[in-house]
Amino acid sequence: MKLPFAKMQALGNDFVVLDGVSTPLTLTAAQCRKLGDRRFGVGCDQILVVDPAPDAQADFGYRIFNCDGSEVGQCGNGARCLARFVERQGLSTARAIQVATRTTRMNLELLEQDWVRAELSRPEFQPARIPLDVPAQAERYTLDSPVGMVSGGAVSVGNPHFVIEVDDVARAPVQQWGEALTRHAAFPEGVNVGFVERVAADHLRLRVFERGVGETPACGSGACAAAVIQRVWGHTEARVRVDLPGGQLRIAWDEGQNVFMEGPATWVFEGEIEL
Ligand SMILES: N[C@@H](CCC[C@H](N)C(=O)O)C(=O)O
Repeated sequence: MKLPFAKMQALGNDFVVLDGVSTPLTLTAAQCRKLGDRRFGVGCDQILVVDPAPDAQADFGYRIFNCDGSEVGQCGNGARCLARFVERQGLSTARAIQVATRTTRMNLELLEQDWVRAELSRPEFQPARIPLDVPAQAERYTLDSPVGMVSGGAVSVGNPHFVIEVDDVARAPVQQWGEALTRHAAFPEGVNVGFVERVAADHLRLRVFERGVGETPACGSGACAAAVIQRVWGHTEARVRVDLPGGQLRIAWDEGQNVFMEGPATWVFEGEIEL
């Protein structure tokens, strides 16, 4: 069977997007790995599936698979692409939709010139909700890891993130520390590892080693997590610009609030693949 797909990207974080509304779609981990394979498949960081709404509140279901085949609960850059996909495929004519993933919900709104605003739910700091296996909640956790003792903040924005502050993000040991920490025993479901440099109270630089992928040019949920943790630490204002290797996102969050993210989402090409 030939499967139609769209290839999309958001700041270079790239996706294979599939329509599971018009035709119900089940995917095995092996099929996801093939779709994600840059030599033997299409190639992407994540595979995104638009599904029928699971309840009356949502407009669509939203399934996310990393290119290693693991299913996860959040992808922020992908959510913006999903909103554009839904519009372009004629699945909805609304400018604003709500999507439900396996862990969270997001309100997505089409803006001008390929930009999309995503409203994520409130960040979760309780260790059990991240999940993070520690005796008590704290603003900073120090982990004993194969690369030594590493301190950072932990949060879930629908998926788990560990955020480490660095002086110079260009020189951060993203690959080495990312590999060591993404499967750290304290994170039973693994973790996305962010390296954040504070340029000013309204400006961050960020690189992210994504769980199930490796370093990507940009991670939307990672940018939200970094902005949230920096705000919790009292380092930043409620609105920040986050510069990632692939481009810029705008994030807004204050205590007790939902997280807002704005950034671009772009159609690259479409095609069909035999799975
Ligand atoms: N690229 C994403 C995050 C995708 C999921 C992540 N790798 C995980 O395993 O949680 C984003 O833009 O948020």
